[in-house]
Amino acid sequence: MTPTLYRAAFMHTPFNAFQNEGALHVQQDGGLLVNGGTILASGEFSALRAAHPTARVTELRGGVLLPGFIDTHVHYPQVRIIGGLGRPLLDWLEHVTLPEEARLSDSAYARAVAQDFLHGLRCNGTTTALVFGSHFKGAMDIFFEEAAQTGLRTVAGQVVSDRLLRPELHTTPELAYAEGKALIERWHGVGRARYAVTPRFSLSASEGILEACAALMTEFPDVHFTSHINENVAEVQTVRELFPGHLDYLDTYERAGLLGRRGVLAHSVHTTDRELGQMAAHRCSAAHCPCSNSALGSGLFPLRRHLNAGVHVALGTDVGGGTGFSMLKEGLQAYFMQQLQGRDGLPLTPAHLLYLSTRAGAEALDLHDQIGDFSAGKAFDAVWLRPPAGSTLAAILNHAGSPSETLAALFANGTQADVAQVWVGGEEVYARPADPLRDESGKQSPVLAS
Ligand SMILES: O=c1[nH]c(=O)c2nc[nH]c2[nH]1
Ligand SMILES: [Zn+2]
Repeated sequence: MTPTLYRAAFMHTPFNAFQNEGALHVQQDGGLLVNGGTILASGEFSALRAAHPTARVTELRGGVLLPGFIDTHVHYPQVRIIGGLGRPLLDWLEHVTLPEEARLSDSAYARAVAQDFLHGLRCNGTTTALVFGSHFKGAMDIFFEEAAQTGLRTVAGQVVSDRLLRPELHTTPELAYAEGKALIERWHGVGRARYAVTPRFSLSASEGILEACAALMTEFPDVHFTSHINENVAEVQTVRELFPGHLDYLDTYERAGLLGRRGVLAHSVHTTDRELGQMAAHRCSAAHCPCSNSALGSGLFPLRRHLNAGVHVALGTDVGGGTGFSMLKEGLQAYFMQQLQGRDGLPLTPAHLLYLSTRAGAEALDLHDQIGDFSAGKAFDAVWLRPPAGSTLAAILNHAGSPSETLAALFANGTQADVAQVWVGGEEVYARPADPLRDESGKQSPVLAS
């Protein structure tokens, strides 16, 4: 197969930006030589062109190419309820979220929601996501089928709970184990899909259901684990009352044997020092979801405390508690929330924001040998940001004085409208329609059609 040489201004963070000042790598006139979906060489365009004169050149100048975004916490059944503002977590779950999640028992509804959800990811440049699934096994089979159609990388699992939600969302430890096993055997490692064992949160889980989750992880040791932790003070207090013999929230997962290198705990806002020490000891990650934490009024994420304790942190949009799929917006909100914490906050640079929204996610998912940056040997998962002519972002980028300024401007101003093209494993998974009032299939915007 003839390799393709992508010519672009590109930036990536092949190292941890919190540990390495030189983590941001920039090529103003860069080249990425790709064959069979894998990056063979990464560097200056002219040098790569000279070394590979027969490669087919794809011109991507006039924008910025970044590694595909990696969202480490996003809920598939919640795409249609984004924007339910004005309620704290438990109230929002009861009145906004759970009624919608119950609708996914209907297969046709679940398929339409899966399509909306996956479209939201890819048109925002997200190429890999750790997806909180549905409570219904049928809706998960549908999700994995639809994800395979789009070509996105997904790590996803059926959500399990057996108390305090609503009866139609409850399962039993036996059924949770049986359905989880069937889903893992059917989907884990098939194409670009992976499985994550997913108890919703300890508030809605008996010890029995956490044990069923642990049994799956013992039987299938390379699957992932994800759940929520320490998001909201009322939630934390309820978990304390429900598990009186446990040390704290983390202990409910820890004693069940659920924590490990492939564990991702969402939120972690009200986490104690003991919990941070144990999260680091188990090498699990925190998914920081700043838009959700702001929208639900959950609190200010203590980033500095996590990093000082040695806990790895990545970013999640937490759709639909969060406000959309854009990892650019999520990075900006993460920056804002550190700014608001004064001396306790950690001032985030553009390199930090790029790292958090790409490579840090790959590390959280233990996939950093395959994705997360543009080093040779990685998959060509990429997002080409090219603001429309006449947009404010185009004006800013035309006058940016340095790559770091360019990156800051992308996080501060970039939106879905700036995403021109997206690839996963060298395959195009999204191209911006020429007419912004029509989607990729030519269908007109429903606001105008009605
Ligand atoms: O932000 C959140 N979204 C949810 O859907 C959820 N469920 C439990 N805890 C949660 N937190
Ligand atoms: Zn969540």
